[in-house]
Amino acid sequence: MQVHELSQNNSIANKFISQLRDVHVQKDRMRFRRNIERLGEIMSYELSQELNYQKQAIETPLGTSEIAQPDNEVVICSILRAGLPLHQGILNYFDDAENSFISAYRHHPDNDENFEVLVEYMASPSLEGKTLILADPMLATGKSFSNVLKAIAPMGKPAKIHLVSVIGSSEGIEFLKTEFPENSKLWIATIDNELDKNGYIVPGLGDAGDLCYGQKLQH
Ligand SMILES: O=P(O)(O)OC[C@H]1O[C@H](OP(=O)(O)OP(=O)(O)O)[C@H](O)[C@@H]1O
Ligand SMILES: O=c1cc[nH]c(=O)[nH]1
Ligand SMILES: [Mg+2]
Repeated sequence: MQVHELSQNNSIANKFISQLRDVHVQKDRMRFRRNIERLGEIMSYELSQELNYQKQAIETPLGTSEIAQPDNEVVICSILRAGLPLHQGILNYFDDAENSFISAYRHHPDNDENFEVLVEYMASPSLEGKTLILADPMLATGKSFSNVLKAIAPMGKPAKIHLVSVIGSSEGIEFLKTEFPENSKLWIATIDNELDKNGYIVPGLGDAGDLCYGQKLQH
């Protein structure tokens, strides 16, 4: 799995990332969701450069223009809940893509820091031979992406998987390199080095799902 980290280069994306992290700004839920969506748009532009292109003749009122256009069959699959605004950002650019939704949540069986990631809901078209964009803004331990990969296996084998995320931990990314096919590519806004004992990214941004949609009860 190749990794493309957006923050390696200076761009306006850094402003959106810092607003997501900033404890004084991130409480504005609408801005928080929109910043994730904006990063989904930027990463869609970046990854679009790696799609397959075919020249098409486009008729204008005054003549004909030849322009290369992507011809991949794209499926965007997002991981609920926090994947939703990222999904919308990607769909803003790949506006005719098919869509999958899948749930993954942390279950704490003993009410302590130990958890397993459970996948319980999935709605998906066939993925056979298609370009799959798998979206989740947080990549902490990597268990959510990894369990989702297992859960979607009956939907068919994608030709290529692009993972899109906002903040990842180095540990989680190393784990996913062992789980995903070699030709997969991770597009991520920025990478942090630490995970705390609860599996939260440090400095990270906190709980992305809660910041988007409000607190949920742990179960
Ligand atoms: O890499 P991991 O260790 O699996 O952690 C990342 C996952 O944690 C968050 O979801 P969460 O379980 O909090 O659900 P939510 O989106 O409903 O808040 C996030 O959206 C990822 O799905
Ligand atoms: O840091 C983290 C880890 C998992 N989920 C989040 O929302 N944040
Ligand atoms: Mg959460």
